[in-house]
Amino acid sequence: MEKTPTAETKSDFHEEMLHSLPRERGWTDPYIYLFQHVWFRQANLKATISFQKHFQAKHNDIVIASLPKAGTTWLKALAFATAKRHRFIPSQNDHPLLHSNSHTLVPFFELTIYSENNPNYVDPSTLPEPRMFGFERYSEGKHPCGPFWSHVLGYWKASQDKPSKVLFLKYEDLKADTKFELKRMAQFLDCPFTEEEESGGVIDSIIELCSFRKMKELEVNKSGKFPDRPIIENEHFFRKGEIGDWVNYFSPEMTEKLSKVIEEKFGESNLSF
Ligand SMILES: Nc1ncnc2c1ncn2[C@@H]1O[C@H](COP(=O)(O)OS(=O)(=O)O)[C@@H](OP(=O)(O)O)[C@H]1O
Repeated sequence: MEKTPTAETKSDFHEEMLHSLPRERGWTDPYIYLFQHVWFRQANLKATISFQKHFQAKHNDIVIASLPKAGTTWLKALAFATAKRHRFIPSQNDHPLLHSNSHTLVPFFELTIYSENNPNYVDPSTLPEPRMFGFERYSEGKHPCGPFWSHVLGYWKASQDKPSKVLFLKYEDLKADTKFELKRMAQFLDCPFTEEEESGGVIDSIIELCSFRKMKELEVNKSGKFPDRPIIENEHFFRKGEIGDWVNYFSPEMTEKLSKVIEEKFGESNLSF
């Protein structure tokens, strides 16, 4: 008898596929899976397979590809404010970024949520000590979207091979000279700032609108949650917003271990950070 197709069988992803993939214990998820040399949470894997199969890029599509916790929230805000500045004046009192988190305006294509209603839920208290477990996994490259060196070096190389298609930005550079990097971004997005805009304070308005200080204090980011994913609180996207705070969390052993990994993986590239 023919099986009635369910949402699962109709989708591009099949549960059985998971069994054929190498897997590792996750930190917030029971497992992460290795697919095409990248570690995925299950939900991200589904979205990626669908994206690979169906996404047709249009000439003016912008894809923001960043590792988690690398400054995505800020980058989305800057990109949105810059690309849409003729529709939404950056200095206007009702600019969308004043009422909506940038992840709402520029959505993730998928996020993995773990909750007690999820059949894959694992009680976090049964997992190894999060900080060390997370660090160990991270330094081995076994983390969602990892290994981080493949992600970074892949885009770094692509940005050198195809500079008109891939713009490589570092959080540290954006912090150090936001105006310079924003102008570079606008140029890349094919909407460079004019001299009149620059002298008229448009760039400064965008920088101010998207600043950590301003965004963190907005009501939507103090008490707001994702519209359809209330488990995610917007305040968690804003912690300190400073370069180098990791030194306050790493033991000397952790620093030594990660430095070795970085030297080994990035040593031959001319990428420094
Ligand atoms: N507007 C603005 N300006 C500067 N820095 C900012 C801004 N918004 C968020 N942040 C800092 O970015 C870090 C979070 O990274 P992500 O946004 O990639 O996190 S997430 O993956 O989307 O959850 C996290 O860095 P840390 O403070 O070092 O943890 C945030 O504080």
